[in-house]
Amino acid sequence: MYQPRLILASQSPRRKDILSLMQLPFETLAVDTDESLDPSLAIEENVTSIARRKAEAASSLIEKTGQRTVILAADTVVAKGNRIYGKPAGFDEAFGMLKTLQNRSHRVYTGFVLLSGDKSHTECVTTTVEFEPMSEREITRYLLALQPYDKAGSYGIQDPLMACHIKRIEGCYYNVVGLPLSRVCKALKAFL
Ligand SMILES: Cc1cn([C@H]2C[C@H](O)[C@@H](COP(=O)(O)OP(=O)(O)OP(=O)(O)O)O2)c(=O)[nH]c1=O
Repeated sequence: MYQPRLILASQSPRRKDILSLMQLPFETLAVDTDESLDPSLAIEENVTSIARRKAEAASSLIEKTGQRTVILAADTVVAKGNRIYGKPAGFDEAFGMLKTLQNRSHRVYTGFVLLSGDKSHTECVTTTVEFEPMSEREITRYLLALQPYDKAGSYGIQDPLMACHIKRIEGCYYNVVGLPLSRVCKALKAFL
């Protein structure tokens, strides 16, 4: 059966692990893209436009052969009210983010784009997460142990030390880790 070349435009080991769950062959391509947020845009539009930039950057790097390519790229942010949290610069910013994420639920947004020639699919998926409140000591212990500075909102729901502080999630778990698997599977069917 003819299979297009599937390329995950990402350097995130988590996205690679999640896409591997589909048991489809794919390659990864790390791209360096401007991930700055545009305050005039809604959160959904911000994450989908960053994902599109990642997909387009990958498209420009790929050597064109006769084989059809399908590029998948995504971007994840955490938001509470109108505040958006990307990756922290270091311990102090991460500590502040985790303090503000206590005591009420927040949302995790992942925008993803599939790109193949002129055809594309753009979608944003949201998951609500609520923490079991963490003391300042627990936050410090978590940050020093896991250093989650490469993660939006300064946490990894998949980290063992964080998992015990997750009270509730509503929506797709994989979306929080960076790729909303069931929605990506569904959208991919139209491309493969
Ligand atoms: C909230 C949360 C985020 N994350 C991760 C998912 C994303 O990898 C990261 C957000 O940063 P992104 O900029 O979305 O992704 P990235 O820089 O890791 O990878 P790339 O742009 O190359 O695809 O935060 C978790 O792993 N667990 C979590 O619980």
